Amino acid sequence: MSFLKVEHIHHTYFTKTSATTALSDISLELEEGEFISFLGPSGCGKTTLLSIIAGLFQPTEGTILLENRSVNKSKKKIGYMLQQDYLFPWKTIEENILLGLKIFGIEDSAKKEYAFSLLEEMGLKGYEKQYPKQLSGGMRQRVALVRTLVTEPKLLMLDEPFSALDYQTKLRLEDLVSETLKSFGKTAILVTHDIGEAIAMSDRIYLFSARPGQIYQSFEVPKELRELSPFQARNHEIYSQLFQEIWKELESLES
Ligand SMILES: Nc1ncnc2c1ncn2[C@@H]1O[C@H](COP(=O)(O)OP(=O)(O)OP(=O)(O)O)[C@@H](O)[C@H]1O
Repeated sequence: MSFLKVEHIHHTYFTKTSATTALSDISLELEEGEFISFLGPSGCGKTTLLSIIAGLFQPTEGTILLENRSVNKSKKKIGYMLQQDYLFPWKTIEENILLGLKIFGIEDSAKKEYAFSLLEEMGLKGYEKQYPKQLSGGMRQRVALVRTLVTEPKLLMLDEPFSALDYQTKLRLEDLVSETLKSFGKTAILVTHDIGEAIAMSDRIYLFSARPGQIYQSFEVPKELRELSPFQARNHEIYSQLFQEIWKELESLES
C-alpha cells in the first residue's frame, strides 16, 4: 500500500467566460518518508496539484488517497511551509507556534514542551517573546517550520519555501529542513523553480510539461547524492550531470 496515491487527476478552472485546463491525467505514488519535487515551466499546474493533493479543493476528475483514505478525511495530517511565512505580526513567536495546537485543540503541556524543544533545535531559543518583525526572513521561516511540525503532520507541502530568501540563508535552510524532515521520517512534496534545490533535497523529481501540466519525465536522484546534505550534494559530480540533464529537458519544454 502506498502512503500517497494520486490517480488520474485532471483539473480545469472555470470562470463565467473561460475554462483553463491546468492539469491533465496526473498519476503518481509516494512511499512514507520519501521527498519528491515538482519542477516545470511557469503555469504548468504545480501549485494546483499541491493544493489538490492537500485536499484544499476537488479536482475536476481523479482521486487522492492518503494512507488509503480520501484526503478530504485526512487534512489534519498535512502541514505547510510556503513562500510567505504567514506568521501573525501581532502575536509573539511563542503564540504563533502554539496557534496550530490551539486550532487543533491539542494544547497540552507535553505538546507545548515539544514546541519549545523544536524552537531550540531550530536555533530560536530566547526569541519566544519577540514579534515576527524583530526576526530575519530566515528566522521567520524557521518559526513557520516549527509551527507546522508541532502539529505532527504526516505529509509536508513545501511550496517554494526558500524562494524569498537570500542565497546563503536559502542554502542553510535547505540543509536544516532536509535534516529535520529526515530525522522525523517525514514525507514531503516540494514545488520549486530551482533545479539545484530539487536535486539537492529530493529522492525523486517530477518534471511537468507546459500547461495543461502532465508528468513529462521523472528522475530518480542517485543514492550517492541522497546520502549527503543538500549543500554537500551541490558539490558532487553527479549533481552537475543531473542538473544538465534536467536543464536540457526544461529548456526544450519552455522553448
Ligand atoms: N483560481 C484560478 N482560476 C483560474 N485559473 C487559475 C487559477 N489558479 C491557477 N490558474 C491557472 O492554472 C494554471 C496553473 O496554475 P498554477 O499556479 O498551478 O501553476 P504553477 O506551475 O504553480 O505556476 P508557477 O510556476 O508560475 O507558480 C495557470 O495557467 C494559472 O493561470
